[in-house]
Amino acid sequence: MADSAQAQKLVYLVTGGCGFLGEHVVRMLLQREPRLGELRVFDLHLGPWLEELKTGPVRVTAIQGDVTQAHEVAAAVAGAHVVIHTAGLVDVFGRASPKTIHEVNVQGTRNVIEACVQTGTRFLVYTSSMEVVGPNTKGHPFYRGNEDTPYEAVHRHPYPCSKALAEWLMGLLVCGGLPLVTCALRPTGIYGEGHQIMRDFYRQGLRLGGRLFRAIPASVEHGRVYVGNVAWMHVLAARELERRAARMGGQVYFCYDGSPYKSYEDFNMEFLGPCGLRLVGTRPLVPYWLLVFLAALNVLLQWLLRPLLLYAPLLNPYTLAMANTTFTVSTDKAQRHFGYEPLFSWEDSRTRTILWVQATGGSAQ
Ligand SMILES: NC(=O)C1=CN([C@@H]2O[C@H](COP(=O)(O)OP(=O)(O)OC[C@H]3O[C@@H](n4cnc5c(N)ncnc54)[C@H](O)[C@@H]3O)[C@@H](O)[C@H]2O)C=CC1
Ligand SMILES: CC(C)[C@@H](O)CC[C@@H](C)[C@H]1CC[C@H]2[C@@H]3[C@H](O)CC4=CC(=O)CC[C@]4(C)[C@H]3CC[C@]12C
Repeated sequence: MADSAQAQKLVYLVTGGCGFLGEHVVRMLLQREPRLGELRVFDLHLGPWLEELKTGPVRVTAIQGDVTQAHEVAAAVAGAHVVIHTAGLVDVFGRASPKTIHEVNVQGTRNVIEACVQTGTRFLVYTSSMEVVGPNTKGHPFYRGNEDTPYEAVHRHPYPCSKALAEWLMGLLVCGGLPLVTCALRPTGIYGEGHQIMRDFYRQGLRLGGRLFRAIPASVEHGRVYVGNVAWMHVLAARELERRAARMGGQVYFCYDGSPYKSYEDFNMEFLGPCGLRLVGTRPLVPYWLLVFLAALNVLLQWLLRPLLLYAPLLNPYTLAMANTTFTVSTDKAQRHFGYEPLFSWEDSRTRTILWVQATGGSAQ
């Protein structure tokens, strides 16, 4: 790629560009990538908001497509200088089958990689996940760890397995010496405008008279990261991947910012509290064994009801284990390798998220 913004306008492709993270990546590229000539937004479900982006100086091309269909991916990738691959099936609630999760997250990623190699795209940033590392099936805590911290990454759930396999595929390319330069970014739990789980908690609290009931000990820390900073890290990594290929190629980077370490529920209350909700209990209100029983009951109900309706509550054995296991990262690898600094402070991230939650008013969209 040319090294000056005036010399050459670049074609970027964002897969999953209409998702929670993808939309922020799309908007961040339009705001902060001066070399952008064309932005292709590839997604199974295109958002109506894309239309408003087509009036700007950058050509925005909306492409409705499926990453599991190699020919659709190849057509979208052809001629792109950079691909940011965020598309994925983010399901830990039993909504999709393990087969479908694998098809989208693994085969879909393979299709993107192969399309890049076949069409000569040189730079690919992959949205991986903290889940590639953990928490593992043994519930081992990962406390303020970094990309080099030893940890037994053992998974059984289809989602973390698929993300780990997809990330492994990315690393294969660099070992093979193919012309494609890749890196993988591992966000911890992302929050911010558009986070549907946050909206679900808000709606649940409104239904319960403005109260949420503590289920997880406050001592269990969960790392969270603001969506705007995750988007910024993607944009910066994509920009620096050419200039710093030797250093960044094949590397993995946790996504991090100044968001505080708290339990999942206490962190959510940073936003839901100012929106009028109260977290009842300084310690879990029900014994852990009862939560385990209720989680297992939810799995049974999901199976029994599947012929009639999709029953996919937040509480299941996997989400309970996740919520109950400390997983926080403390690293500066992205700063050292490509100069990443969070774009949004914790205060700004918190304010933006609160305003978004308030604006949803707990409604469905
Ligand atoms: N939400 C989170 O806390 C975290 C998410 N991630 C990763 O970030 C990426 C984006 O996640 P979110 O924005 O949260 O999810 P999301 O579900 O909001 O966005 C995913 C997007 O991919 C699209 N998509 C799904 N299947 C597709 C297919 N077959 N073909 C084309 N597009 C398809 C969806 O339509 C959606 O727009 C995923 O790869 C996920 O694994 C990683 C760490 C944390
Ligand atoms: C019902 C209660 C036990 C409640 O506290 C459950 C919370 C639960 C829904 C979340 C706890 C941890 C979350 C996951 C974590 O942030 C890591 C993730 C990484 C991803 O790549 C995708 C999302 C997620 C799996 C995230 C999903 C929601 C939780 C399991």
